[in-house]
Amino acid sequence: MTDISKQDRVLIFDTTLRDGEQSPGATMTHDEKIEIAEMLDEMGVDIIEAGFPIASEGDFTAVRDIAKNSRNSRICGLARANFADIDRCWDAVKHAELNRIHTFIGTSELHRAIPNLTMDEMADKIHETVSHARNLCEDVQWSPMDATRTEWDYLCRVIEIAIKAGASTINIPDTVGYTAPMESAELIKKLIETVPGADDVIFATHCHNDLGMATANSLAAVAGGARQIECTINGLGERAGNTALEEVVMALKVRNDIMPWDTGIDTTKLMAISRRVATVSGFPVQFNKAIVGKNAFAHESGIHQDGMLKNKETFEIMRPEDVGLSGTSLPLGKHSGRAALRDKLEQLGFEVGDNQLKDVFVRFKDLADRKKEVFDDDLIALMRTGEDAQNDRLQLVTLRVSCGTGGPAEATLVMSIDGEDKTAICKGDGPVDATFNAVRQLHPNAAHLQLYQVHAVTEGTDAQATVSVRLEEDGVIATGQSADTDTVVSSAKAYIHALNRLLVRRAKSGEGVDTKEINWKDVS
Ligand SMILES: CC(=O)SCCNC(=O)CCNC(=O)[C@H](O)C(C)(C)COP(=O)(O)OP(=O)(O)OC[C@H]1O[C@@H](n2cnc3c(N)ncnc32)[C@H](O)[C@@H]1OP(=O)(O)O
Ligand SMILES: CC(C)C(=O)C(=O)O
Ligand SMILES: [Mg+2]
Repeated sequence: MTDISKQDRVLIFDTTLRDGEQSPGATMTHDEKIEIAEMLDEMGVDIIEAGFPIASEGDFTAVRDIAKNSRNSRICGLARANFADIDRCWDAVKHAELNRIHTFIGTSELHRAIPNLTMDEMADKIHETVSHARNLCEDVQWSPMDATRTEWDYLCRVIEIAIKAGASTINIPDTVGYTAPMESAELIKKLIETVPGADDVIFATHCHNDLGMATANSLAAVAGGARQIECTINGLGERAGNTALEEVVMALKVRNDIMPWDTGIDTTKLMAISRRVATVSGFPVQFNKAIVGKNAFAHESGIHQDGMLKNKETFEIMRPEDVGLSGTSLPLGKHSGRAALRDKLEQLGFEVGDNQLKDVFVRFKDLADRKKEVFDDDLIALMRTGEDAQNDRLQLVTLRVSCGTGGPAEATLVMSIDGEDKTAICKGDGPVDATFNAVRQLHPNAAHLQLYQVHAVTEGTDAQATVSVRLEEDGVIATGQSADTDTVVSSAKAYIHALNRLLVRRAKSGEGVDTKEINWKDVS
């Protein structure tokens, strides 16, 4: 006899469409299920548990259509331990070239009490239902639900009965996520050693994540001799979910040195299917989720970014390309350093020398302190607005604005004019109007405002607002731009920027207005 537990291939049994869909609120439509099944098939999943055909007409139709549509994967349906469920399941899965009936019953004392069956009565039921399934389908999987809380002797007894009745896969569910890795490995190992006929069947592991140990328990079960892992995309499933497919598959790939078992999964498809399942189920993936989380291959802190730029292996144990990402991401934020900032600026086409980098870095940190993440567009705006600000004659020093209901807006502006700080307090019709009035009071001018435009550079309420201001004075036109998380500050800077440009242009044409000539006594 071949001892299957000695083989190095582990079958991947995906139950996203059955156990995954049992998550409250995760219901998927017929077409979505067909699409996910196609993706699972293409990715190399060995067995797809497509649904529970007796559950509803919709479930039946979905399993049947997935079976009709299947190419490489075996299509399986779930059935309780009764003929009606098994017949209905067969009617759905029989359309697939490779099919399977998965029938189960709760064998622990707690679960035996539900249908009120004695141990002997349940044993008889298992024999007759597995035999019935086997008469219909040549591939039958049987599960003693709540196996990890079932008495050892009884568990061995019912497994032997199921094998004798024709089950070729014996699944050991940890239905309530109760086991732990050492116990999980030991349980499978002892079952294979003890149950007559165990060498001829495949033992499967089906773990739930109630204590956060589903992945560890599944891998331990494989070490104990299981050769099928039951899992779901993103770990979707009842309560805290099932074992996450992407986690066990990547763990076996990355640590093949100590877990020398292979799966047939094309791991480069993991990210795409994870995102699709998240969308159709309405269950977003947590940012720090292993393998497929938004941050799984992202490094924000300066020391990590510097390490990654020098050698990717410093902070990554797998290549992002292996899970279907185009590469590592080094998002910029308040924890980032100069190395990553320079790298990003170069990617965006800005060549920065050491001195310029120093200056940009200060402004970048200032922005990062106010914003969760600094995006590419934020940096572009930062570079553009910083281009010649140091040499400007007019510079914003501070601005406070009070606005809202119950009165006109009031701006208190401190502006440096040729190196001297001046203050103005002005009212206006809204915060921007009050601010522009204050600028005009400190720097009287006849420039006509031709354009005032605001748009958000990136998403979110902390997005930078880019403001463009176009001024015209005696036929001379100047445009100013600025970006800031505060729209009014950005508006003030853009206006001042435009005025500086007007000053430069007029000075070049010999008609410069010398701000030093302004009588500051009149200015409050
Ligand atoms: C651990 C798991 O994931 S098990 C799978 C859980 N998934 C689901 O339950 C999703 C689909 N379920 C359903 O749509 C419905 O529960 C149905 C259609 C299957 C059954 O609906 P109903 O007939 O109204 O029964 P209801 O759901 O109220 O109760 C379950 C019945 O199944 C029985 N039952 C539960 N498990 C099994 C089993 N493995 N074998 C035989 N009978 C079982 C219960 O004893 C109960 O029987 P009763 O109605 O005679 O008291
Ligand atoms: C139906 C069985 C296999 C199940 O999902 C469980 O016990 O968790
Ligand atoms: Mg389950």
